[in-house]
Amino acid sequence: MRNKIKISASILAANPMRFEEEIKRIEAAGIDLIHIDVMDGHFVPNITIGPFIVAGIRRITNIPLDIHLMIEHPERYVEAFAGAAEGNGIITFHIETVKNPKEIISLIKSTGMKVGISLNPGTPVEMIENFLDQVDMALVMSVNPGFAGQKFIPIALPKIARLRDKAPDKMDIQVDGGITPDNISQVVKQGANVIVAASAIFKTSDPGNAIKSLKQIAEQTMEKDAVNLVNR
Ligand SMILES: O=C(CO)[C@@H](O)[C@H](O)COP(=O)(O)O
Repeated sequence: MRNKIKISASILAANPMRFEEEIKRIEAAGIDLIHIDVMDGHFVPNITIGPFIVAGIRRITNIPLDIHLMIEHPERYVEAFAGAAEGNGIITFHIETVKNPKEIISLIKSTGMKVGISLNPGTPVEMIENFLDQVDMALVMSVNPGFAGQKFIPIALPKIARLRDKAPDKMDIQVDGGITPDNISQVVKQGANVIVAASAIFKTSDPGNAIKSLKQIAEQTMEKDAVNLVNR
């Protein structure tokens, strides 16, 4: 039995002057997670959100925060982000940014947050395989991180499939970058169950409806897959 589908709305494509309104709107639509892209201008060519804004977001919602650290030296900021999220959510670090993954995994766990491990499109899955039994989620990037609105890179598909094969059943597999109603079925078929979307939610005229239809397509795909497996 696979983990259920969760949609994680990336506020990178939301209107930053209206975070409260945007967040209330996706909350009303039943969003599962709020994805927060933290970028430092070093690991990725963009600078975004720090703990101060995350604390502000936490004041307006109780939805779990899905904090994606695209920063060098992520261990230096774990406690600040966990505190800002009030321990409710998950912190994901990039394997490319740490020398000792076990250390940061324990550090994140000690804050009460769940732990995610991520890899860029150019990084092989083998780099994270030894840590899968220690984390709650693996995040496969399907764009080179830095910006919303990029095109999905299909190299993510075999990586998701390999992770689904190697990972413990209860581990979530997240995919992030270029997800649309047209390709969400492909990533779910390969084994992803936590789907990040920014443009496909916030760049539409009705973000609430966009969330519901992404979730519906993903859930129907997962159900069909389960039926196919039984009938095989
Ligand atoms: O981490 C990132 C980009 O680096 C993502 O979370 C983007 O925010 C996804 O944006 P879309 O591709 O869905 O527009």
